[in-house]
This record gives sequence, structure tokens and C-alpha cells, in this order.
Amino acid sequence: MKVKICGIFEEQTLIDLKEKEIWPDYIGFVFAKSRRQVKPTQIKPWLKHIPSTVKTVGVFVNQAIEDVINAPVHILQFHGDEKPEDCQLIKEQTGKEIWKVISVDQNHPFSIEHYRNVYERYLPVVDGFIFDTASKSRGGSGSKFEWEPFYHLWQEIEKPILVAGGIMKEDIPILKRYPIEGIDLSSGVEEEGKKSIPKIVELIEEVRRDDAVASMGD
Ligand SMILES: O=C(O)c1ccccc1N[C@@H]1O[C@H](COP(=O)(O)O)[C@@H](O)[C@H]1O
Repeated sequence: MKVKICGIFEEQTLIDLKEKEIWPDYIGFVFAKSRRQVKPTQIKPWLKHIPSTVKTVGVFVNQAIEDVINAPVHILQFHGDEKPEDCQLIKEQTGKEIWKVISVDQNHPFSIEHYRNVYERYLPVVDGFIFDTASKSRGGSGSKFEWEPFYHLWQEIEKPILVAGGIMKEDIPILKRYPIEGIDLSSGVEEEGKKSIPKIVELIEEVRRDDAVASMGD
């Protein structure tokens, strides 16, 4: 299972991870309006700390196309109302991977058919999906949605899926049973509003624990 740690807003977090020699598979930067917002010019000098094996992801919510195109990241994550045509255009212009976030709103009458229709519209033009809890802030809410109703839908989607929304270390054993590529978290590895290195390290170790045991048996 892969891990994305999102919403890095201090260079020191990357320096600390480098010192610990432990990295997630993906590091995310929020370019959208947020208390975790960073600017492309601000993060450019930070990128030297990140090994080339780790992919960087930029998070956007309905932002200007120039901002998206010029972002110094490998993968573009669209967390707003970006349409399939927008994703297609930006993919053609940048050649970068595009991940579309599908917001899960369980306060309204729930229909898995609705989510099937949404993913099918994006499937031909994106490289992966993130299922996250719907919120006013559009993300980073720290709130979970119910995963169980999505099990079969995720099984049928032929592109990588990450699950986001209030995920914490305690959720890993359950999420490992789901047909997903990985998990995406931000709030769950924070302490008093800042990224916590001990929490990030524990989380990555928990995700990789059984993988290490499994490969020893090979
Ligand atoms: O982190 C934010 O502030 C944010 C703002 C706007 C859009 C997305 C944002 N974060 C993304 O939300 C998910 C889940 O975060 P959490 O674990 O529930 O805190 C993740 O993809 C963040 O990158």
C-alpha cells in the first residue's frame, strides 16, 4: 500500500524526514487556499531535500490554468470542480499525471450509482482518483467517510485509487483490506496544526510493516 503525506508547509518537515531516512511514496503541497497553502516559488528550494524516488503532488481547487501548468511538481491533484475537459487540456499541455478527487458527501441520500457516473466521466482522461470526504474547505477536513459502500466500486475502477479524509494510523489494518492503491493523509499526521515527524514515521512504518514480513517469506 502506498502513502501520500499531504499539506507540507514547512521546509523543516522535509529536512527532518531526510534525517530520519524515511519517506512516503508521495509528498503533497497545497497550492489552494488553505492554512497549509504554499507558493511554487517558496517550495522550489525545498525540493532538493526530497529523493528522486518520491513523487511530488500539487493540490489545486479551481485554480488558474497558468498556476497549475507552472507548478514544480510531478503530479497534479484536482480537488475542485475541474471538468474532464480541463483535465484533458492540462494533461496535454503538461504531460503530467492527473489525479481527480471525488468528494464523498454522505449527508445527502447516498447512491453508489452517482459515484459510478462521476468516475466514468473522468476515467478516460485521468491517471488516478482520490476519494475524500466532502467539506466546505474542499479538503484537509480531517473527517472520514464510510468506506464500506465503496468496496465493489473501487474493485471495478481500472485506475489507481487513493483514499483520503481523516485517515489515521489506527485505520491502516482495515484499509489494507480494500482494493486501493494507497492512502492520502494530512490532518492525521499533525499535532497542534503542524506536521508531526513521529506521527509520519509511525504511520509509514505501520503501512510497510506487513509488506516487510511478506517479502521476508518470499
Ligand atoms: O489540506 C488542505 O488544507 C486542503 C485544502 C484544500 C483542498 C485539499 C486539501 N487537502 C487535502 O485533503 C485530503 C485529506 O486531508 P485530511 O487527511 O482529511 O486532512 C488530502 O488529499 C489533502 O491533500
